[in-house]
Amino acid sequence: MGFELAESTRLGFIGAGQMAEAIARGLVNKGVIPAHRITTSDISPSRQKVFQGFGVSVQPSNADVAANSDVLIVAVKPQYVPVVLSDASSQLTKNHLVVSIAAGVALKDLESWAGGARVVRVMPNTPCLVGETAAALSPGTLATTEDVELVKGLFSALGQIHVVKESLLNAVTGLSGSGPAYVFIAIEALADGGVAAGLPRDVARSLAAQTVLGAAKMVIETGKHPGQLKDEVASPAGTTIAGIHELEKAGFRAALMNAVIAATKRGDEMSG
Ligand SMILES: NC(=O)C1=CN([C@@H]2O[C@H](COP(=O)(O)OP(=O)(O)OC[C@H]3O[C@@H](n4cnc5c(N)ncnc54)[C@H](O)[C@@H]3O)[C@@H](O)[C@H]2O)C=CC1
Ligand SMILES: O=C(O)[C@@H]1CCC=N1
Repeated sequence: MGFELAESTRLGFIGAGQMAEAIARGLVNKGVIPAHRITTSDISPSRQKVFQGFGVSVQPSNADVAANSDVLIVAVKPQYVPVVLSDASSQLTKNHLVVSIAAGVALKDLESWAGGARVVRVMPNTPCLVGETAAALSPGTLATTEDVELVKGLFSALGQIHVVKESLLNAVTGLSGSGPAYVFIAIEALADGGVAAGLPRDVARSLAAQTVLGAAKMVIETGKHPGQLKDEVASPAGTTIAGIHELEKAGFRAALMNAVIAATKRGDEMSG
């Protein structure tokens, strides 16, 4: 049995969007918490229905979610964080742990809006849904060691989590927070290449996705440098080096580095 929240701990989500769903469904699927101990609020009726559909109770307001939770995950778009915390503030106490997943929203601001609650900032990614997140957290000034352990427990059940200085969280956002989108594009493009070379679409997509999964597992499980693993695929005068040559001509490495740097910079701008 993996990490389980104490039976008395109630989990709330303000905002029932894509990321809240990935986390909530992931935690329920992993047996960390039953759906009936989770509550949420969302202004969108269609999102309310999605959460009701897997047994989560929808509250009439953000304040009600705060009143009915001990750990409150703030999962709205960054610009709405001050508004929803202001809605919830009448119910927030020092007994609450507020976990913000909003990109670029600083701990000092979160603490000033959170009515004395302890705060932890987390940057997860959508693979929470399938138990393969790559996440990082930074604790606020009031957060305790137990709070950090609890948040680590929650996200370790959904993949991996690192503890980093807050000044590095936007870099985490640029790499692993946004990263699934870069990889989805890569999978789509690899599949397009397969189709261009004559493969049926479904076979091409499956080969592309499994290739990315297999390569990632090789890096993690062998501990070898990715450059060495690349060299082991590329035979002299073979097919791979011909493909790699095209990637290098197109600036593939620089494009990926620039994507991470641009997304990090955007996070810095959002943090003000
Ligand atoms: N999508 C991703 O891959 C990741 C997103 N994040 C962060 O997670 C947060 C949520 O992002 P997504 O789930 O992608 O967005 P989303 O748009 O899918 O979800 C946000 C939800 O908040 C609801 N909402 C808006 N105003 C509200 C209010 N006043 N009260 C209650 N609910 C309200 C919306 O109806 C929506 O369902 C963002 O701050 C983002 O920076 C972090 C890591 C990865
Ligand atoms: O695009 C965004 O701003 C959010 C943060 C990380 C992933 N999605």
